[in-house]
Amino acid sequence: MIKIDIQSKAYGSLPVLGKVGFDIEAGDCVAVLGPSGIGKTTLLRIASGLDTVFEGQVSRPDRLSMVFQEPTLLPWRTAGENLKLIVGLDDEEVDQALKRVGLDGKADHLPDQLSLGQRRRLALARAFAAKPDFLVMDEPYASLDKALSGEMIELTRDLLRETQVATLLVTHSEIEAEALATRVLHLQGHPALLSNAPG
Ligand SMILES: Nc1ncnc2c1ncn2[C@@H]1O[C@H](COP(=O)(O)OP(=O)(O)OP(=O)(O)O)[C@@H](O)[C@H]1O
Repeated sequence: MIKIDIQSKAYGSLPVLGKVGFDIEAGDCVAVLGPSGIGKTTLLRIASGLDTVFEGQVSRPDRLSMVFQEPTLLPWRTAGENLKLIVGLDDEEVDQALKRVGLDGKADHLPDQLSLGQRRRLALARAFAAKPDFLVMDEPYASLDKALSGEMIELTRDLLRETQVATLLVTHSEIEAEALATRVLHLQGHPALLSNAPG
């Protein structure tokens, strides 16, 4: 369904990725692990079409949702409007989507009136409400404490199981990768290549 076939990627004279290729099918969650600066975000930007300057080919469906480390919400719009305006849900669908992520009754709250954990739940609700065929997550729970990241991982795992959306997750966290991924890939070296062994 999603085919990533990168031959090489450089920023100017800095080679970042070598030959990196893998497929993601519906129901798969592929986690890419690797140290800081190895090229994880670069790979994710290429996979999602944000970066088209590379050697190789990527095929992906049009319906794509992204979840970033910082929840990207419209701060001047309520939780409900963040779902309505961006994804086009009606009132009833908004209520259901908020309930699914534990935000019942919060439709009229502005993002500022939500806790960080609640904002992340809203960002997650929005990503899934778009009914994507491809979900891309970049360090989605990096700055959260252990309890909150545990809760978010559990919620994400349930949503992935329910929707079976093909997912690419880029993370530093082995715990996140183990909990969510059906397959874990490691990037290593300069330029980076995939290896299936940790390190
Ligand atoms: N727009 C850019 N222009 C030039 N160099 C860049 C650009 N973006 C990233 N790089 C370089 O490419 C390399 C890989 O960066 P990338 O952000 O993909 O790493 P990462 O594995 O996601 O790191 P982190 O885990 O710290 O977010 C780094 O050396 C970085 O400095």
